[in-house]
Amino acid sequence: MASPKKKLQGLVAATITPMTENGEINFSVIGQYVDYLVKEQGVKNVFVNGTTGEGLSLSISERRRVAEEWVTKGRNKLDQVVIHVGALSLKESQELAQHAAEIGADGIAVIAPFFLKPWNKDVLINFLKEVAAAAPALPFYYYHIPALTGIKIRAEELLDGIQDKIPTFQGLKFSDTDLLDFGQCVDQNRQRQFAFLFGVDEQLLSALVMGATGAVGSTYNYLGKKTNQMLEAFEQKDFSVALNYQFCIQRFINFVVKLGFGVSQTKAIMTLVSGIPMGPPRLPLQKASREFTDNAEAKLKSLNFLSFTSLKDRNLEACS
Ligand SMILES: CC(=O)N[C@H](C=O)[C@@H](O)[C@H](O)[C@H](O)CO
Ligand SMILES: CC(=O)C(=O)O
Repeated sequence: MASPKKKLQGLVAATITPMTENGEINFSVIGQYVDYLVKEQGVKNVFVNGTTGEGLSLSISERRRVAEEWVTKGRNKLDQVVIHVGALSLKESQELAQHAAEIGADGIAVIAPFFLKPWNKDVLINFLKEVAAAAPALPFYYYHIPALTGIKIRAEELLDGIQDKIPTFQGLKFSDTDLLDFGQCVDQNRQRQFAFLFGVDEQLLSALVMGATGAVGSTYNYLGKKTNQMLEAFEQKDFSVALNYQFCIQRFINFVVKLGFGVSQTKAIMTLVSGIPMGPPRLPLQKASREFTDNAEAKLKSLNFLSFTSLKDRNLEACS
């Protein structure tokens, strides 16, 4: 049974893996990155080696070293460090799960294997169970991201009876726009203390209404502070204020989505906003274009999302 840890809640930044111009991992900036998240964004939980972290594009030894660096640098600063240990090979996934336990991570998460695929719920549960069993003391989260894995098994169906199979199951990271599925995950598991973490940042407010207990996402790296303001307004039942924050965040995401938005672009935006060099992504991703970066910078300024934007640069679009 997982130790009765503090529940994972609030914002969780899906970490970027910083790289040097020649494609190696830039471990040297992770300490600074931790401080930036905590001090500038008010974000105290991280999700390492996931989609944003290009986890599936790293070697196993790189994944181990990245996990170690976040756990070490996050000690006494971060509340929780969750490591994504999903892989196509069960053995690799188990190795990473065991490693996460050894280094003192706070939880592990796993996506569905997406090349040779589990075709039904029971097979997927069996795979997840074998991974979870390699770290029997760590909270286990299922990472549902059907658009990227191609595994369309509904989360609601997967959660039905999951604790009988996976005693360490502690929650779900739900990266999909199907709020029927998400709402039913919450509704059918009200008696259990699961974490329901939403993963579509531009729609978080709707998920909060459905009972999300937290959120994992790429934009909390640089819009954490804004999103925390939205969470506070929601807690205070100040819904129109919360909606204003969500719209404000949407204006930015909508703008970049139209330019083509993915992990490469997240790296470029984070470099701009934090000043910490995140570097290029690794193939098969390609570096964001100069044009993207310039446009994103102008938008960040006009929305007043860059902390060093001077008052005279502010315009009507800016969010308070
Ligand atoms: C596909 C993907 O990377 N989703 C991220 C997390 O799950 C989100 O944080 C998005 O990046 C974000 O919602 C912007 O679309
Ligand atoms: C967004 C997210 O959770 C990930 O990058 O894995």
